Amino acid sequence: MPASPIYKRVLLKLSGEALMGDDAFGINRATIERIVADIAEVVQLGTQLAVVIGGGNIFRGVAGGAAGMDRATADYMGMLGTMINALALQDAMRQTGIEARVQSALRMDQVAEPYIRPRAIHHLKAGKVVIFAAGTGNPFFTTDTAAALRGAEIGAEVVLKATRVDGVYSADPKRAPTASRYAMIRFDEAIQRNLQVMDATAFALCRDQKLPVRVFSINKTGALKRIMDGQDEGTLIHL
Ligand SMILES: Nc1ncnc2c1ncn2[C@@H]1O[C@H](COP(=O)(O)OP(=O)(O)OP(=O)(O)O)[C@@H](O)[C@H]1O
Ligand SMILES: O=c1ccn([C@@H]2O[C@H](COP(=O)(O)O)[C@@H](O)[C@H]2O)c(=O)[nH]1
Repeated sequence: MPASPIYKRVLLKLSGEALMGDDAFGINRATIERIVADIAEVVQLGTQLAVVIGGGNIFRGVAGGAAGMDRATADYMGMLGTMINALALQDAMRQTGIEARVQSALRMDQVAEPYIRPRAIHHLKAGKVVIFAAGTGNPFFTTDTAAALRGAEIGAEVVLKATRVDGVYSADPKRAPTASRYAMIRFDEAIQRNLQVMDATAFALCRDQKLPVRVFSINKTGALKRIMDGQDEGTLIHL
């Protein structure tokens, strides 16, 4: 008999760049299948799982064209990019036998349900994964902030930020190879130190809503399950 998961309802923030694998941009099939296999493990435990998907992998492919554009227009392009990822993720989940619904913060009625909070909660209670697309629906925000917002709205116990780094470091580990990883850090310290792993708006919203965040590497197979088992994985950001 498997141990019961430590969380009943979680918000998983999946970085768009995580879907690229080793490619320069876009969606790497093997990578998305591996991520979905990890997700399937925790869904099978009975955890209610909602996902906010990023768009960095799509936006990177159009970044040249977006250079010099009006910021709000470029942001809407970014939000549309998250919808591409959401549909790919939903399809990969369906192929694994996971039932998933995409809800979009921007109206796209032919493609996905609009975001309706009670409906999202209804899906979660029915054991479906809900994928939130199009971020907050507003320019000048990020999908990290969308994760904080939706996480608070659905009453998630934690935001799990799955990314390409294995936690929060004293400086960006891509630029500072000697940076050290925190096992735990308070929101106030992360904001004060301007740690860029999440944007300050997302940090502040999670702090104000008393919603802890765990940053972990999506490239470590089984990490999501280990978090559900209560094992130490990545970095916990707390009050
Ligand atoms: N102090 C830090 N600790 C850890 N990572 C950091 C830190 N500062 C900056 N980073 C960077 O933050 C990034 C984590 O964000 P992530 O890759 O999830 O991007 P995102 O903007 O949230 O998602 P997307 O790929 O969808 O745009 C890592 O690539 C890492 O290099
Ligand atoms: O609420 C939001 C969320 C996202 N955007 C735009 O989309 C891209 C991609 O999102 P990431 O969080 O970087 O994955 C982002 O750069 C913004 O341009 C947005 O405007 N509003």
